[in-house]
Amino acid sequence: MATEGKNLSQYDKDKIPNAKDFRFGIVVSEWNDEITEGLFQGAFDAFIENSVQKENIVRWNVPGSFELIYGCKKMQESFEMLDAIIAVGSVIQGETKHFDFVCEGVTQGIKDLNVKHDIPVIFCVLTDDNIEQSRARSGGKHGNKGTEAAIAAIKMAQLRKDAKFYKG
Ligand SMILES: Nc1c(NC[C@H](O)[C@H](O)[C@H](O)CO)[nH]c(=O)[nH]c1=O
Ligand SMILES: CC(=O)[C@@H](O)COP(=O)(O)O
Repeated sequence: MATEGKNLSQYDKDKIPNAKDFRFGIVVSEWNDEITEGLFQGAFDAFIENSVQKENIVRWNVPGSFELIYGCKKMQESFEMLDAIIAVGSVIQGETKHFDFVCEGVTQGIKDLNVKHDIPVIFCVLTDDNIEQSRARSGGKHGNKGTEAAIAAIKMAQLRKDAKFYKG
């Protein structure tokens, strides 16, 4: 289902695992900070709404979305007690093909982090044609992809916890 006609901020609290003991990292790109700050706030607020303790949320900033790869990798290495990490970015098409390479690079890089490390990294990177699309998805008419990412982070943290239980 495309985002059009869907509100990214709507979720059924009864279907969200109890997150009060989980610890999360959020790595935020400074490019298009009007958008990334909105995404961060959506994620942060969703964590608090689901009983995550403020002191259990750590935030790092990186210059741009491409640096989310290294920033998330170092967070995985530095904070082994984290249950999940969210990568927050906003990439907006410009005049050149740079958009394509940044989007592909950060997508593949974050995929690689999920394969190579045990702490899940949630992809909260908007890849939009224009800023209007970005505004609509970071607290606008389509809700907030940051909220969606926080819910995904909680669910993946629970899956990781369950997997460890079954592994023994
Ligand atoms: N144009 C956007 C960028 N470009 C910068 C890159 O992400 C990177 O920081 C640079 O190539 C140096 O390595 N980044 C975004 O996050 N959003 C954009 O729209
Ligand atoms: C995604 C980008 O790097 C892009 O916004 C940069 O703009 P331009 O392609 O006009 O240099």
